[in-house]
Amino acid sequence: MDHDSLLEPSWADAHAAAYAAARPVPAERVPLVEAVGRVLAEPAVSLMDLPRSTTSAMDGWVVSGVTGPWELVGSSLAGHPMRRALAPGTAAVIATGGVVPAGAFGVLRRELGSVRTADGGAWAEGDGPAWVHADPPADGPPAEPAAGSHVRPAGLEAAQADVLVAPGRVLTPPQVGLAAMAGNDELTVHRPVTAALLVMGDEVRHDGLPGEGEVRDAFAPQLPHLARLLGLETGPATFVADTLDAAVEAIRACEADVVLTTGGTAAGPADYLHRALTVLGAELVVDTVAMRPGHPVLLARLQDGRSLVGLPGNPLSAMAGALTIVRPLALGLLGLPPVVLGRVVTAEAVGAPAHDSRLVPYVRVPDVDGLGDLLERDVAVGTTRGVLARPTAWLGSGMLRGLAGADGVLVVPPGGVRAGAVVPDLPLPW
Ligand SMILES: Nc1nc2c(c(=O)[nH]1)N[C@H]1C(S)=C(S)[C@@H](COP(=O)(O)OP(=O)(O)OC[C@H]3O[C@@H](n4cnc5c(N)ncnc54)[C@H](O)[C@@H]3O)O[C@H]1N2
Ligand code: MOO
Repeated sequence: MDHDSLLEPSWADAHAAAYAAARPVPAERVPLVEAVGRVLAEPAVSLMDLPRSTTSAMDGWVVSGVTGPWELVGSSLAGHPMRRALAPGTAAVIATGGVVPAGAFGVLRRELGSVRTADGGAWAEGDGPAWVHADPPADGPPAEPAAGSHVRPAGLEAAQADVLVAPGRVLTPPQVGLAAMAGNDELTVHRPVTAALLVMGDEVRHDGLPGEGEVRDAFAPQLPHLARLLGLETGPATFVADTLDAAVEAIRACEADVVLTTGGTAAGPADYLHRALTVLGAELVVDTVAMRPGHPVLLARLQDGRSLVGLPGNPLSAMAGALTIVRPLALGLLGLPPVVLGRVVTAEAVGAPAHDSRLVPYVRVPDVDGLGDLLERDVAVGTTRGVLARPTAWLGSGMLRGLAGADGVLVVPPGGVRAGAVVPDLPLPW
């Protein structure tokens, strides 16, 4: 074992070490349509003033001068801008998105004006000079045009070189749309992070009812999806026989950035993971964590620098290990910020070993007795008023029923907590 490895660190130290162990994967330029859902690696900047030109927000007439009528002298339509300045006392037909010419005072919406002769008579095509009149409402002076009415100045949304999206976040559809509006064709994103899944154990059955001494495999149907929820690209799990050679060969054959194994983490007669890692010359970064369940989880660095997480075989222990180690590792590799723990008020006392944290799935229940109100400034400490966390039943490390119905997971500190305590809340990734 390398002298830098953490042997049985606290839950918080293990969680932080897994994030710190990860260097973001390299970046690549991708077309915008492929950038949604990827992690931005370099700022998305505006390549121009946005909008590029001063444009109209409405259909109507752009006028020069405060009061009309204005002589109609041309038009400025989308794709056919009016290039000359508008002289005082004149107007041009303008469409939404049309360029507002120099000299403009404001835009008069078409429903608030009309085209007539200079003295207000009816005007038809071919009648000679046309004039735009503002039509005042029955009870007062014209509300439009006003200075700059319905005019979107160039650069209103962004100036050239403005940072539109900061790196280190998963790009959303509107962020990519914004990058397009600002003239970008590509963005720089981290390349995808891949994971391989190896399910170890001779006693696991893949379908049907298990026989005596067998269990149904809890991992192959869910781990690929959990990995994807954590941002990792992965295919189906591979089953590996309980022998040292099989474990070594299976790990060696993986090309993914992260290898996730299940089972074989303890020191039992059929537990080969540690020995396989020694054969492979891997370095342990975290070797067991002071938590229950999930105690034997490990994080190793393979010789070529890729990561391996050994999840315990017990189903709830494996999930505790995934939330504690795989999630922060994935966030670090993806170039994303670390997990922020929430805070909840526990409805009941929860025990924990003297030296181990306990990960306890909970359900949200209404705080009918006002237990949370007994706390000073419960809102200020980040809890949700009126909501308590009640530990689920089925907390055994070999069970999944509690987690399956849970709203979150309490990270109960060593020694446990009393009812009404504020406890860190590990949000679920699904
Ligand atoms: N003497 C000790 N024994 C154990 C210790 C210990 O400290 N000293 N730690 C216990 C803890 S805590 C855990 S957690 C488990 C970890 O076991 P392994 O990772 O070595 O896993 P296995 O021994 O292979 O299996 C444990 C358990 O999980 C079931 N299992 C395995 N794979 C699957 C699967 N794909 N689907 C469903 N269930 C699975 C397996 O049948 C066992 O019941 O070690 C304790 N022992
Ligand atoms: O720590 Mo083990 O994961 O309790 O069962």
